Amino acid sequence: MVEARGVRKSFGDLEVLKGIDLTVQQGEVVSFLGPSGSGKSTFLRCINHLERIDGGEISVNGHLVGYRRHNGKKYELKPKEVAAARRDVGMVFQRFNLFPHLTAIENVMEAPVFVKGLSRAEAKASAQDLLERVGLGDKPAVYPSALSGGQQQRVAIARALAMKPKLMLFDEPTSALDPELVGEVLDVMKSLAGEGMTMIVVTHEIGFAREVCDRVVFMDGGVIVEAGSPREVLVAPQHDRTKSFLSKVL
Ligand SMILES: Nc1ncnc2c1ncn2[C@@H]1O[C@H](COP(=O)(O)OP(=O)(O)OP(=O)(O)O)[C@@H](O)[C@H]1O
Repeated sequence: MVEARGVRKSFGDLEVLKGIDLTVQQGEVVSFLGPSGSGKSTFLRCINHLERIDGGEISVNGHLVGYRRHNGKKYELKPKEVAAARRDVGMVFQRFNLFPHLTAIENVMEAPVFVKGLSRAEAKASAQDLLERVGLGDKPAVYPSALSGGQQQRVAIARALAMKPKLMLFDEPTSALDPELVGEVLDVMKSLAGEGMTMIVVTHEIGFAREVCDRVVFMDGGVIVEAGSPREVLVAPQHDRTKSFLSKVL
C-alpha cells in the first residue's frame, strides 16, 4: 500500500528526513514512535501530498506521490491529479480541524458532496452510518463547540473515512485530548484496525502500539533507527537510542 524509498526532506538548512525506506502492506497497522522533532509528522505529511519531498520516492496504492510515470518518464502531477490521488488517503490530525460552522454530520458530508459530487441525501445517509460507527449516531446535529475533544476527534475520523480511503494516517490523534478521553478514540482506531484498514499511526501511546500494531517503527533524527514487531522494538530493542527513548516514556 505504501512504498517509500530514500525519502529526503529539508526545511531550509534543516534536513528533517534523511533517507526513509518503508513498505507498508495492505491491512498492516504501523506505528511511528520517536522523540519530538524526529520527523514523524513530516513523513506522514509527505505521504499525503501535504509536503513535497526533495529526494527519493513514495508511492501509495501503486501511484507515485506527486508524480505520474509515462513512457518511463516522471511527470509532476497537476493540482486536479493531486486531489484525485489524495482521495486514497484519509488523515486525522492532532487538532481535529473540524469546520466550526458545520454540524457533526455536515462535517462528515462535506467532502463526499463537494469533492465526489454525491447527492446530499446519499452523503447524509452514509455520514449517519459513519457517525454510528464511531459511536456518535445520536449527535448528527451538534456543532463541534458542543462536543468533547474525544467526540470531535471521532467526528474527524468519520470525516476521513467518508472518502472511503485505502490508507488512514493518524498524526498524534490523542495528544490534544484530556487523558480520560484518549481511550474512546483509541477504541475507534482499534476497531478500524480490526476491520482490516491499512493504518500508519504517529503516537506516544505505547500501549496502543504494543497491542494493536503489527509493526513499530522507531524514528530519531530523520532516520528510521529500528523497525520490527511490537515485541522486538518495545520489549527487546537493539539500539541505544530506542532504549533511551523508551526508558523515558515507559
Ligand atoms: N513547515 C515547516 N517549516 C520549517 N520547519 C519545519 C516545518 N515542519 C516541521 N519543521 C521542523 O522539522 C522538524 C521535524 O518536525 P516533525 O513535526 O516532523 O517532528 P515530529 O517527530 O513529528 O515531532 P512531534 O512529535 O513533536 O510532532 C522539527 O524541527 C520542526 O520544527
